[in-house]
Amino acid sequence: MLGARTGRAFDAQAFISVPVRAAHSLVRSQNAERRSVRHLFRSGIGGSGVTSTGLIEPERDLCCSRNRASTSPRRNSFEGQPRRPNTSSFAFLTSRLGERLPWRPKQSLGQNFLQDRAVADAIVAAVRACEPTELVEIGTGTGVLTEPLLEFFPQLLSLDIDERAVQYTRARLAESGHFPRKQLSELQARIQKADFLRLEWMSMYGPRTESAPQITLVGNLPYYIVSPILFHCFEHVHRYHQAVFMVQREFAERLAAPTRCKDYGVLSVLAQLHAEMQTLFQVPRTAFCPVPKVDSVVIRFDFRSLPQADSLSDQAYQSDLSVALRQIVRQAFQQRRKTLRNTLGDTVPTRWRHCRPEELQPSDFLELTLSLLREGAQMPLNELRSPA
Ligand SMILES: C[S@@+](CC[C@H](N)C(=O)[O-])C[C@H]1O[C@@H](n2cnc3c(N)ncnc32)[C@H](O)[C@@H]1O
Repeated sequence: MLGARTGRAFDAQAFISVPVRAAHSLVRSQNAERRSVRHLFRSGIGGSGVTSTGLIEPERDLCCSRNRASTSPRRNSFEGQPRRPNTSSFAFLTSRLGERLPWRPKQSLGQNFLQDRAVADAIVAAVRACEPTELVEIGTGTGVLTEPLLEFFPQLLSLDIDERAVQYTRARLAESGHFPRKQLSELQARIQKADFLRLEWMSMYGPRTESAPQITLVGNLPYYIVSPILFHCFEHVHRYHQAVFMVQREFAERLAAPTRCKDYGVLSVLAQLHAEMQTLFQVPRTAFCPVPKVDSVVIRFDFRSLPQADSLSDQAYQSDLSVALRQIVRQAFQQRRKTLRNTLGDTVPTRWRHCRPEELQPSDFLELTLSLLREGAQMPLNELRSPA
């Protein structure tokens, strides 16, 4: 039954034992690809007809050589040979860590996979506390979060830029036995190949209205795009309700940094203005494979509109204001030792002219932005705007 957790222990061996080829035939036979994004959003998120969303269609040739290379026979044959370990090899990496991964992780995609089921369960509990109506996971990976999330939230949409993650996790759902057969293909189709930052959110969620669905985001974020993901959320707070994100500890410290501290910068100002943040728990680096260089932290974000723009119902204005704010804060911090008059010009109100950016509270930056906008400061807003 959906929603019922089995409570069984996390079995890393079983976890990787789903043959990639089985995954391919399973997904093919269920024609998951044919369940187009249009269908997905009609039945779940958005509800509006969709033609193009930015979701990437699964590759037709699922048995490509790249995927075949990651199947278990190759790994087993390596393990069976007493040869000198090649420290750059995937098999060496995984055996050294006492863990196994279904494919060679791509560092360029931030693929440090969570291996600790207890941490995954804690993240799922944090998402449940948000009581999401619409839920999007950024970065399916090996499905360690996707599977338990789908048990509670069959409306979940899980996205990964890597086709291998999509195919593997779809297969994992079938193997788990946690999901009723007749719902399986529908749930598998909710795992999609997509670049989160290139999604056409506007066509997915329809026009910005009061009744537009509020989305909760969840993810063990790929570290290389944490800032763009957060900037996207801040710019579209009217779409996003909450988020439960795992980020690197240093990054979390920058988000929460107070004024006059060396970590205080663009991210701190924008995050503190656009969200209520709560650090839920820390996760040691050893909970991941491959092991990253730093520990992580799980943070809950409750997004909010910019405080002084509350009375402005025009969400496009909110978004413009958010973009302008980002540009001004960025410009101010580009030369953090200089005064604001030097970096932003003579239109800076007198009380802040001789201040350095690190001396201004986030709310001061908002006031400064509104003041500069009133003065008619020219800013190339469109250059900065991330996709709607
Ligand atoms: C840190 S891993 C987390 C995977 C899994 N959720 C876990 O906890 O083990 C980040 C995942 O994000 C995916 N990813 C990287 N860039 C992405 C993007 N632009 N859009 C969607 N997913 C992306 C990677 O392929 C990777 O699977």
